Amino acid sequence: MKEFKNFIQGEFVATEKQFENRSPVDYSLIGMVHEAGREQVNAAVQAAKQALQGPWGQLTQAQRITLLNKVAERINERFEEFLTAECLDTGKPRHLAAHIDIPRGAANFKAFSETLANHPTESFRLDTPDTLGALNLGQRTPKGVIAVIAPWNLPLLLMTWKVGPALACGNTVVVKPSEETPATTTLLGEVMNECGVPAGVFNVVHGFGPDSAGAFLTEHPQVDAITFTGETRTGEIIMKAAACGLRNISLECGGKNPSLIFADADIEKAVEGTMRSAFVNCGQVCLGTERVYVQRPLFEKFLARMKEEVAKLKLGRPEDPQANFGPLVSLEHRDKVAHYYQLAQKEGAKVEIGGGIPDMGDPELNRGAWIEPTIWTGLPETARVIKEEIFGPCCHIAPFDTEEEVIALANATNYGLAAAIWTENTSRALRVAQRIEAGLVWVNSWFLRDLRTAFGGAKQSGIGREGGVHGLEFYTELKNICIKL
Ligand SMILES: NC(=O)c1ccc[n+]([C@@H]2O[C@H](COP(=O)([O-])OP(=O)(O)OC[C@H]3O[C@@H](n4cnc5c(N)ncnc54)[C@H](O)[C@@H]3O)[C@@H](O)[C@H]2O)c1
Ligand SMILES: O=C/C=C/C=C(\O)C(=O)O
Repeated sequence: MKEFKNFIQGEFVATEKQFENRSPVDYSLIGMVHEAGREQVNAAVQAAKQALQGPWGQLTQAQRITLLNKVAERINERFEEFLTAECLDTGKPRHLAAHIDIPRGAANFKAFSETLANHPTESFRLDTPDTLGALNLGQRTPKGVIAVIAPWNLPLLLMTWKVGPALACGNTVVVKPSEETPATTTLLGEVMNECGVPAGVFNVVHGFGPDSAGAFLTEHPQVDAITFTGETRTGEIIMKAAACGLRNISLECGGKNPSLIFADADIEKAVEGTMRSAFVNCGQVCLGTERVYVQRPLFEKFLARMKEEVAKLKLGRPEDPQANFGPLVSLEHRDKVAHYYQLAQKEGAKVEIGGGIPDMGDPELNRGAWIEPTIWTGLPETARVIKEEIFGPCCHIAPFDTEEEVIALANATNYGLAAAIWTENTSRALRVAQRIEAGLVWVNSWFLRDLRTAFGGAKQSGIGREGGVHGLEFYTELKNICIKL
């Protein structure tokens, strides 16, 4: 049986208190996770604080970048182990994790190093009455100890998306992975040691949120800033914790993302993109589409094509090469999603396909967190299923008539993470994109990522932007040095 220990000051640390890590595929026991208490969280923060003053703080930027590139290479060398660990924890298809999660886990250590190394700081010359003037020089310094709180849906990808730029900027980190997915973050501890990243630079504490490692870490007064990905309600709690001591936060939270499909869209491209945005990773992607609006002339045809494609999805174990659809992350999350499936029917939805818990035809698999991919129609816009983030493999498809109408529908949400627009008319695409209240808008694509671009949400989907040079605002302190000449 596997054991997932905390990683503090370069060493794996066991604790008395442990919890089970179970597979969402068949509920089998994967291993035991050592839960960090206040003592271990404190030790991890102290280790991170000391490392700032120690060898890590003494390295040149070029030396740090060399080390981070080594980390990326080592993830690729141990690709199979990362892949197996990620699929055991999440149940996602191996080919999906091999295509997205693990390569991005490595890329996140490379992309930011290069961007940050090549980014200039500002300089202004100021006129003074004596005419000699003054020079202002911007200078960036690391912020200090960064707490990284990560979710379970893309565990390695979303954790390294924070750790990569944090370390590239010279900070040290304490990571709290989701209690559901401890494996790849723990494995990264081994990689850090193998690559010679100094002890204390990367630390991992395991546990839950309230009254556990998550709260102990975010409330710790010596944490200088907190970067969080997860639910909006958790983001609110973390924001309150950060208020004490006026610590900076970066929040990437939930979404209820719309897809806007115009009658002039290339229907096959729109179907392919919407299938991915609604159902990939069993619908557990923050950028995923749960509200689909289709212009009336295309509505019936689009719905019929989507149903055909959903019927072809094949549920199965991660290692089944035919399967392209895994379980939800846990039985607890399955209960939440199944509750929304029941609510949809109570609220008057027509279930076009799916709508329940499947019989997997195998007693072992039937113990797992399986759910059917589902399409609804016919709900009023006021329905909770239309308003609340479900985070499952489901979407509601509704017709619309005019551009004005669909913009209003798309924006009628408290969230503002992402949207997808499908049309062959570029000026319409640009016109609509500008009026969508979201941090990210894709046109004729979805989740097409360029790591140099700003990433983040509007409204209740988050605070701040990360990615490319935008991460600098959060991961560094910008100091102005004014020199009188
Ligand atoms: N905007 C984005 O980029 C993005 C990306 C991925 C996921 N998400 C969102 O994440 C959610 C799914 O992930 P989840 O269920 O793991 O989210 P979650 O908020 O339940 O948990 C996220 C992390 O926060 C920790 N946590 C929970 N309560 C805490 C507390 N009181 N103090 C400190 N830490 C605490 C958890 O243990 C976990 O590590 C969805 O809402 C999804 O939209 C957003
Ligand atoms: O589930 C949410 C996906 C987020 C993706 C990223 O943060 C990224 O691609 O960098």
